[in-house]
Amino acid sequence: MSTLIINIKELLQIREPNVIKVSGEEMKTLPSIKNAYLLIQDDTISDFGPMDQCPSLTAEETIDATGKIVMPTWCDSHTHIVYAGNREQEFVDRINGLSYEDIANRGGGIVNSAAKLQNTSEEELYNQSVARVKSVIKLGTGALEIKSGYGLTTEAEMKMLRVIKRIKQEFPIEVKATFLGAHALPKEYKENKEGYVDLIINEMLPQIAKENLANYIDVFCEKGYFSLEDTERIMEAGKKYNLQSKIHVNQFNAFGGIALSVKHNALSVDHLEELNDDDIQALKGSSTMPVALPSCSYFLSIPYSPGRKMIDAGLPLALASDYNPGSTPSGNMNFVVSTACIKMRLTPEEAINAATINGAYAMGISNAYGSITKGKKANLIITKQVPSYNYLPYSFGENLIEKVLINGKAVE
Ligand SMILES: N=CN[C@@H](CCC(=O)O)C(=O)O
Ligand SMILES: [Zn+2]
Repeated sequence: MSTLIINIKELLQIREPNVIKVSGEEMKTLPSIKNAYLLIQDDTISDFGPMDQCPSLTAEETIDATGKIVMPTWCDSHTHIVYAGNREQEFVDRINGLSYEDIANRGGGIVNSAAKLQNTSEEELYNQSVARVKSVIKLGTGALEIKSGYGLTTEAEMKMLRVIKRIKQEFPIEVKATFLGAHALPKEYKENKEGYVDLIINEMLPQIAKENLANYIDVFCEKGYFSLEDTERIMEAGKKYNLQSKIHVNQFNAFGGIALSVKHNALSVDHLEELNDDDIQALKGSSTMPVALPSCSYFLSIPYSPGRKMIDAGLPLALASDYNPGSTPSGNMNFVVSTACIKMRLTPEEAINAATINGAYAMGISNAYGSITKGKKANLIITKQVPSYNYLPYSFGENLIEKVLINGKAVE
């Protein structure tokens, strides 16, 4: 099957195959071709260039993209999209004055979602999650990392990871699974955190590894959740099963989790709403991708990650949605990109780089996703007619996506 897209107003994010992430100054540039064509063979980008060099071939399908932007789909490297029910009551409680921390201390928060998930069948959990996955694909997401962490028992964590596996098998988008057993302390372990970390290491991890249910391992490294020592134990245990880490860190407090994650060669450190100069120093020259989650800051009214400062310090930055029922009940990456521009002062070029090639890096897939490169997967967004790509983050809240192609095929 071949598809030829012609008269593209601007083809965005064209990269050589060796570019797997962009950092600092490089993020200011979004290489593009104006008035372009792009050819897809089966599921792969096979050729592209300026219209005046468009080969005279007859493709099985031709799409006229006059006035429209074509770009890679979003790579959302941090989600908790598999969950049961919702936490709309906590949303109202926060409006009425309770903080995220108050709610967690009252037995709400993550353990509230865990109770719901434990009482939901695997089939029902799959059905609820699939509805969200379908909706984010329509919003332009073509690669998705999904975490466990609302199970908090061996059985329920396995249930979540099996649902993620099924999504991986049944959807054409790229899916990576992350084991986040250390998301919160279950009530039964309230006075025995070490016992729960032992359970994660000695029971959950071996079973998950045996069934090959996870690609990465994560810990919520935060005061009141898991300490540096807990995080280090879990990262080291993950390494024994070849699970590289992606760590929730610096959401509410900065206390050395970033340096620890870098020391253990984490693929990414995520959240970073509270970031100090030592954290920035620790990230410099490392292979660990910092990931900001601006929709979470928006929804919880907490500080935005200092993305401007990180990029100005020469660091790379990725943007992800954090789609979850408690802190971010939205997986809309278009909103994430707009919010990063509006609230974190990223330029549109920086924000688009952060949500495509750098997002792909933060989930270990930038060899095949995240840019317009010959041989990469034909996962593409075709926008509606727009004045320029700046208009995409500018016109926040408006759906400017006309068509999404995944593996070369239009999403219905
Ligand atoms: N901070 C930790 N985990 C999720 C929120 C979990 C929840 O509130 O359910 C996050 O990334 O924001
Ligand atoms: Zn998260």
